[in-house]
Amino acid sequence: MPEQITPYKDKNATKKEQVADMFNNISKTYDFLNHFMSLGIDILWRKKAIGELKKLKPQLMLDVATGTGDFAFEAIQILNPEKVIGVDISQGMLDVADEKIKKRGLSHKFEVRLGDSEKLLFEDNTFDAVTVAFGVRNYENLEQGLSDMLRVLKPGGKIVILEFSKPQQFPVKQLYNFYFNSVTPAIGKLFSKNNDAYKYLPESVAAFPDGKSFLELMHKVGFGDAKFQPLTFGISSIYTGIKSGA
Ligand SMILES: C[S@@+](CC[C@H](N)C(=O)[O-])C[C@H]1O[C@@H](n2cnc3c(N)ncnc32)[C@H](O)[C@@H]1O
Repeated sequence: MPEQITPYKDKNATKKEQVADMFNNISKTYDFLNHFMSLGIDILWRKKAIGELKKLKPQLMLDVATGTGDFAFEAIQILNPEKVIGVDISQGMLDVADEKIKKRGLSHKFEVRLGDSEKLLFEDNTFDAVTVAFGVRNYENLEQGLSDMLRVLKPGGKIVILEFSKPQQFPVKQLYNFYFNSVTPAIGKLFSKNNDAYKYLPESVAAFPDGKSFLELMHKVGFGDAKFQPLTFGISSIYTGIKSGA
């Protein structure tokens, strides 16, 4: 079992408790810092990832680790499904999502609930598509989280996962390491007053099994046709998989 990377190094709290705590602490500045630190590129990554579902035209969707809802909002805009349910373990992040849902008049289409990705409170075979952006890296038990997302997908349904990965090529790798290890923690500390959260970001990305290792895990839990696509020199990647048996 790989070492658990946690935000606060507090031996008494589980990774899940610490992650929920951290996102509750940064929820108010999360959206601004996300777009600022990624120079807006995260918006393009989200659009591209959601584009993977255009052919399927899903009607009932689950956005896991929905946070402040940006991946789900993108899905609504691009795919116009009947309904998206977002779940997250951080009530602070969901409160921000709720405000945005009301402001955009989308309460009939997008609903958020407090919930754990590793123990989803839905019946088997419920959703046409499941999405997760920048969430799986934070799971306490990644394999359990992937299995449970597979469980709630309908046969023939598709999962789309967007997550940071590690660029391998010179000089992107070196620039990326400098930016992620030195620049983002400093900006994060300045704006969110949270020193640990933006140190956890590069540490958790470094420890995350990306690329082929992640595909192996998807195959292991039972996803079919698992594929990945690196974005922007491998800074992020899109992973897709199908629940077979349709
Ligand atoms: C980096 S944010 C991403 C939010 C959103 N998906 C986005 O694209 O902006 C990660 C989110 O994952 C949530 N999270 C982490 N572990 C979780 C778990 N086990 N179950 C549900 N949500 C989880 C956190 O609370 C946080 O809101």
